[in-house]
Amino acid sequence: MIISKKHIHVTCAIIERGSLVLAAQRSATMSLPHKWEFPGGKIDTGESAEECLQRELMEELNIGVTVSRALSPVTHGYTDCTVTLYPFVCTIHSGEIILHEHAAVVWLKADELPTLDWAAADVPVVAMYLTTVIPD
Ligand SMILES: Nc1nc2c([nH]c(=O)n2[C@@H]2O[C@H](COP(=O)(O)OP(=O)(O)OP(=O)(O)O)[C@@H](O)[C@H]2O)c(=O)[nH]1
Repeated sequence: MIISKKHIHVTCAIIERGSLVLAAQRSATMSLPHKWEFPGGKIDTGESAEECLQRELMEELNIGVTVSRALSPVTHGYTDCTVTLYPFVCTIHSGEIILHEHAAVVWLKADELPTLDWAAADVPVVAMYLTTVIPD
């Protein structure tokens, strides 16, 4: 019998502040513990990707964002599921960051992003993002 892996669709926010970019570390109790990611989450039924992004960022970090552009979706096959990430480049327009789920956040220069231990699905997202930013 062939059992197909679950395929989930996940938005994520590449949040810029000047020349810095926010990365978030998953907590010990989340799946992919301690890995770094761009905050976001699963798209609910009937919800647009941008609605999902706003909902997840408010739930996870207490912030509202303005989307400046979307990057191409990236699909990655984990052992137990397949994830398609829908990345949006954003800036914060409201709220102060409060960590409701993540262990930590850091603001890094774009060229420092590859030094983190990213969730595997994010590695090509980071690489793609870096091709779109002008170095300092
Ligand atoms: N938010 C987010 N999720 C990501 C990224 N990269 C990546 O592989 N994922 C995976 O996408 C899935 C959805 O994330 P989520 O934040 O909604 O997960 P969740 O808490 O609802 O469920 P969970 O119990 O599986 O962690 C997770 O399995 C997460 O590991 C990313 O950059 N951002």
